Amino acid sequence: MKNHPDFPAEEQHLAATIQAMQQIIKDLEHDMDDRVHKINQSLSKKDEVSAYVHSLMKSDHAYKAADIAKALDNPYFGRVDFREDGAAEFDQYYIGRTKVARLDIESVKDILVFDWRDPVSTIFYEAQDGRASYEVLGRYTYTGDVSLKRQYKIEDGQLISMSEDNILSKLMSRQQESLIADPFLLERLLKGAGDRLKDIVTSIRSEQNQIIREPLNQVTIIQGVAGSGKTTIGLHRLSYLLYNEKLNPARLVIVAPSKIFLDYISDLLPEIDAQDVRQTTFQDLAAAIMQMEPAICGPAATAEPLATAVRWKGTPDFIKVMEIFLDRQLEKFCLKLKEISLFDGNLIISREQQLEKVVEGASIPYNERLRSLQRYIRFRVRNFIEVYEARYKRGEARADEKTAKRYSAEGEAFVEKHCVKWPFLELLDGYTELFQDKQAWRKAKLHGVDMELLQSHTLTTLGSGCIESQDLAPLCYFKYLLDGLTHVEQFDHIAVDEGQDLNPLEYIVLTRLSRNSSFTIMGDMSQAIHTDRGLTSWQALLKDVFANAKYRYYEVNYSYRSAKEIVGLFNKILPASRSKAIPVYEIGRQPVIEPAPSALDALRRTLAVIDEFRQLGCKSIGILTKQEADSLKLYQGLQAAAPELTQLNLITGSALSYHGGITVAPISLAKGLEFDGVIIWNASEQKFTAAYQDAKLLYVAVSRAMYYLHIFHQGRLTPLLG
Ligand SMILES: Nc1ncnc2c1ncn2[C@@H]1O[C@H](COP(=O)(O)OP(=O)(O)OP(=O)(O)O)[C@@H](O)[C@H]1O
Repeated sequence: MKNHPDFPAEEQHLAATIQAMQQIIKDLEHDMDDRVHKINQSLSKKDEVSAYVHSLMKSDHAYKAADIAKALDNPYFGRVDFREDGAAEFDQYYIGRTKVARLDIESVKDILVFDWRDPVSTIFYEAQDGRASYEVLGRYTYTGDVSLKRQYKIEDGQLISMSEDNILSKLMSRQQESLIADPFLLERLLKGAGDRLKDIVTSIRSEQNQIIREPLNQVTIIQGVAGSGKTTIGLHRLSYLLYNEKLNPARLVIVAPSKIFLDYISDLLPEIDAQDVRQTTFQDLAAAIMQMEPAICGPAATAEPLATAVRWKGTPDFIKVMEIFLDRQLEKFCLKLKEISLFDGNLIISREQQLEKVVEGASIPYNERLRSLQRYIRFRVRNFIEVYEARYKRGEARADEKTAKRYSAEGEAFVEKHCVKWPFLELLDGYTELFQDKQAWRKAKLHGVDMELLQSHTLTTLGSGCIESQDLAPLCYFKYLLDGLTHVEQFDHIAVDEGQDLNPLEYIVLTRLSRNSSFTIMGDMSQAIHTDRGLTSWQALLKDVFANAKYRYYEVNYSYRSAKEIVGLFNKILPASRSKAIPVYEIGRQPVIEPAPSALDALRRTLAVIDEFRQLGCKSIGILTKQEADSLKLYQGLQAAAPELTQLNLITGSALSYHGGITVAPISLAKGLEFDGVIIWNASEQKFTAAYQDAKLLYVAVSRAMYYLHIFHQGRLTPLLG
């Protein structure tokens, strides 16, 4: 919109801002030189505190100058005009990726650009009906009128275009806001899927902004349809928390489903200043807790009733069994405790004194209780010897050197031998014993699980030297009960992506690593495609794990990823009871469903569709199969049939990074990713029955596509698409 009457004024404002920024950089550089001088002066006066303060200021200013220099090409992307209630005039707030402020801030006018995470920026994202408010430090609320919201496209320091929401006049005409009418959002959505997830700082929607700015110390759950921006919002929320709560990034962690997914989000993190946040999978976290690299067994049991029994290991009921088992161990140990009499009966440690040490304290880990008694006994023995030696050295009549030596030898021999047979438990041995303790399982009075089957199955797998993935959370919790978790870090905030795929016990383990039940959990129950793990519902999670925590639950239904034509198709796949996605843009081309008489034919046609997609401008293409074995076969087939095909990649379970280009992948491993165009290799009725489990898988596959979708079926088409 170059012919806007304000365009020249905005051009002038931009030029003036850039000039002011250059001046601020100069001022900062000048101040840094000055600080070097002051550091030297302070050091020469041996005033190390002042030297330290100056050096902190110097490095802070160096960062600031670098940030502002980086923003010179594109200092801001939005403006909002706000008048606080009671104030006479509207103030203009320019919003950018980095705050730009003069060195001495005397009034709000000295802040040339506000950071998108600043409290006031919320007005830019949320102003829709002429009124807005923002909160500072969760205590002060400022409310007022908004007259204007403008968005700018700036490149190389030049204003290219601007678009505007004249809110008051819009209100008057009672025009409904249409998402598609936002040209900046549309432009952003039509950019296509790159190799990695992108930031959305310039186009955060109002409902997303609210989630991003939720308070720190609560459980925030984001349930959203495919492509609704859950991952993106969750990561922007981390950036917001880091900036506003001044958290140490090492104390924030993202728990994601796979290494490939972590790689996929890796470009977004530096864009939003969250590059130092810890990123991990539950398996890696478990390895750190268990202090070992567990060997995970092959594919999970799928046949009933074993599958149900194995899945049960992820329920909180298992904790009951562990606690009963350890109580029984402790009870047996206590029953065997005897009075200790040493040094000719001169030192007595009574049974009661020992018992007290074992049972005191409510949440002391099992091994620590034994260690505490061990330390107590050793202390009493060594203390007796020391006191006796001191007495004989002082020349007391009833103490002599010979006896002191005898006592010392007796004491050391006792200390060495006494605890050798104590039942300290190592993690894996203890876990095995737990499954052998039939009485503990009986005492737990469990329902709905075939205990004997579970015990014999687990003892067999443990005996063969591997651990089922369902054993990881119980082992972590068992470690917590045995030794505590002081050897692993505690986090100020934990973000879980694909949260529907973690089971309740995995969440309970995470709560033991959280300082204050501060979580952001993103997920979609309609994408719960793993039969062997995961949640049954968000309600169950809240009841079983976060019953005492403060929480906020959000549902997001706009799908920003896929064009209307694709959203229309994936909405049909799920049962009517599931939330439907609402599209925000259309592309003007329907998905194609095409029969392929044979695999060879499908391969030939796939190559033609790849070609077509490329001509349509697709940079990333996903070719998705139901099973991993099909992906491998297809990948080899494509390589053989078209050796000239560039950028062809296969994703397997062990993949560490995502390369973009043409990706062949099983649907389960493509979850979370997106592609400009998607080819579904075989959506036959044989592969995808009408069962809910298959519907979820197909829903995931279809919703990976942004613009173009081509579905082949060898044999009759799945009823899910019929
Ligand atoms: N406000 C927005 N402006 C522009 N793009 C957006 C916005 N919100 C989300 N998107 C885009 O929508 C796409 C989907 O986002 P994301 O992958 O975070 O969704 P998701 O809900 O985690 O998806 P899924 O569960 O299907 O994996 C991304 O390309 C993201 O950049």
